[in-house]
Amino acid sequence: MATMESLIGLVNRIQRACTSLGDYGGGNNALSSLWEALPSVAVVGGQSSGKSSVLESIVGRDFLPRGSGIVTRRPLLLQLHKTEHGTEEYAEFLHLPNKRFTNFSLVRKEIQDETDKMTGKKKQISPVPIHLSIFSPNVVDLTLIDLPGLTKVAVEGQPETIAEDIESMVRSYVAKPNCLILAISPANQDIATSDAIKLAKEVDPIGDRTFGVLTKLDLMDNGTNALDVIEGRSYRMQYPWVGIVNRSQADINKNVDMMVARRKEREYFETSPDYGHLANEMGSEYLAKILSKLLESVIRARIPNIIALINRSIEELERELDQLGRPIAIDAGAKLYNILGMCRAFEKIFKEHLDGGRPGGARIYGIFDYQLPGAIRKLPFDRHLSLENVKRIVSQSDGYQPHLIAPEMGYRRLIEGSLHLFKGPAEASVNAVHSILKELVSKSIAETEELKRFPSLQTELAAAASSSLQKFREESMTSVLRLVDMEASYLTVEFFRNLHVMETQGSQTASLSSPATVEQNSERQFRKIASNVAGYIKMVAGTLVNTIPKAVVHCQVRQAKLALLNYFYTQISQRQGEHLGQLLDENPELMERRLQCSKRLELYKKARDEIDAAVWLG
Ligand SMILES: Nc1nc2c(ncn2[C@@H]2O[C@H](COP(=O)(O)OP(=O)(O)OP(=O)(O)O)[C@@H](O)[C@H]2O)c(=O)[nH]1
Repeated sequence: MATMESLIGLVNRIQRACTSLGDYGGGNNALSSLWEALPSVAVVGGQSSGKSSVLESIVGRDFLPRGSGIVTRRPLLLQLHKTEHGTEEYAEFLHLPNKRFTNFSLVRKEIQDETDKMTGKKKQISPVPIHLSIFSPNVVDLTLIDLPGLTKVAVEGQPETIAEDIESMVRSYVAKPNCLILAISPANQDIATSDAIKLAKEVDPIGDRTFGVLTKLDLMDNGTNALDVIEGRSYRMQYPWVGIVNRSQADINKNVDMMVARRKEREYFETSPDYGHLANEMGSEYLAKILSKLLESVIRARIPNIIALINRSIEELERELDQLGRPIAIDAGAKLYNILGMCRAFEKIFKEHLDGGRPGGARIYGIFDYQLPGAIRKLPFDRHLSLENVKRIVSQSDGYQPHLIAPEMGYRRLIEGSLHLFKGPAEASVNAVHSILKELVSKSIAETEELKRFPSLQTELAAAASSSLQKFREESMTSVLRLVDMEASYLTVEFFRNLHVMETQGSQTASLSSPATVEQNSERQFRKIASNVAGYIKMVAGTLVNTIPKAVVHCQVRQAKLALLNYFYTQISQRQGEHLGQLLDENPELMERRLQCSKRLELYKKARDEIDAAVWLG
């Protein structure tokens, strides 16, 4: 397994990757958080408890902002890297890659500026951490998270809720089981009032990840000391307490060098009548070493869980990305290719409906097998060919007494009037097929998986198909009405020839009859006309019940299969990149989700590679 440096260094690298890819814990977008699985040390303390001083003592450098009210307003993720003795110390920020800071007062200023950038000058707080790496021969490999001091009172410009806001941010860090709590309490205040210990007791009641630090031992009242706590007689925790003596405000004002301050601290404990016997287990250097060892053992213990989480998350994210679909290519050609591919997928499904592969097309043939013949059967030919109607029309057309030969005009008008009735069922068939085709278009769009991500393309596709169907319907309507008109415009010669023969025979017998029968004859004549017309109409009905479906299938169904999107294809092939892009604009939440998943997947894969490399090096 990897050595201590590479393990803590490994976690440092993964933490940097997490923050740069938007994962700093909290799981705000319901994506699993790798950050939360990484062991870290959170520095917690009340205002002016000495947090910043402890950190600067551990680093051995003056680099943290100071001031009144709340100074730390964003978590500072401090990654310490031990370098070779004699090498120059420098610092780097994650948000300023490749920029090395050797002047640590500029580090302090960058922390202030970067804090203000995210929180605004109004002393707000932000959960987004600042990543600061310090490379120095005077540090141990260790990662600490400096959090805002647990404050009680909002100062001017801060929201009233600042105390709760800070506590919930601090809690979001220390509540994680992988987080070690460095609880800073000033020895010159009653430890029972320590904000850090109170919070630590809540989130870590058995104290197996809380590390107690007592600052300001030098400020305790004369004659008192903190041995009860430090020697574990009160507030006992799994790890021994460590006493610290940082620079006083006067030292800070005099810019006492940190190395000098460390030496003074060592001398304080070595010469202290109270703490002399504990001198080797006191002070900021000892604290840094023991924290590093502790962090390394926690990381070592957690590596298997981290690897399991990473592998599980990679599988989940890849599965989700497959469902979300991969991002569409950038250039216009690729966009057009994708659009055409999705249109073809839609057309395939639509044709399957029409050809019987999917339910839907059969309903069209149901119109021809039942609706059309049924409608024709119901047409009111009897009323149209009633005796008085025939008499009226024939008399109007050919005078009262029907000629010896067929009253041709009368026949024409009776037939035309009957044929006109066919237009209703013909139009109804066209409209019924049209609405089924429209329904099948919407159904097919909904069934085309690839289209689900692109609402705009769905809308344009539906509109294009609908206007094509409308055009086909108009052509079909014209055709079927022409079929009906054709039956009127050229009454079959054969019909009239047969009619003439029948009429002639009929008139010979009629001329021999008596005047009394003339009346009957004409009545019989009219009935005969009605039945001849009815016979013709029946013949026409038998024709139309077959030719109307042919026209409808040819103009509407066949066209829908062959040319539904032709116009649409012509249109989009002339569109430019950004116009095509509009067709591919996905709903924003889905795009954002895919982006988040992709970034998180990149993070986990990077972490997996880092761990593989570290284990291999180890
Ligand atoms: N004498 C003495 N003074 C200390 C010690 N630790 C901190 N101080 C002083 O206490 C004051 C607060 O110290 P900081 O390190 O700023 O405390 P903090 O918790 O970081 O404060 P905020 O983050 O601003 O809330 C400063 O004036 C320090 O000089 C110590 O061990 N001994």
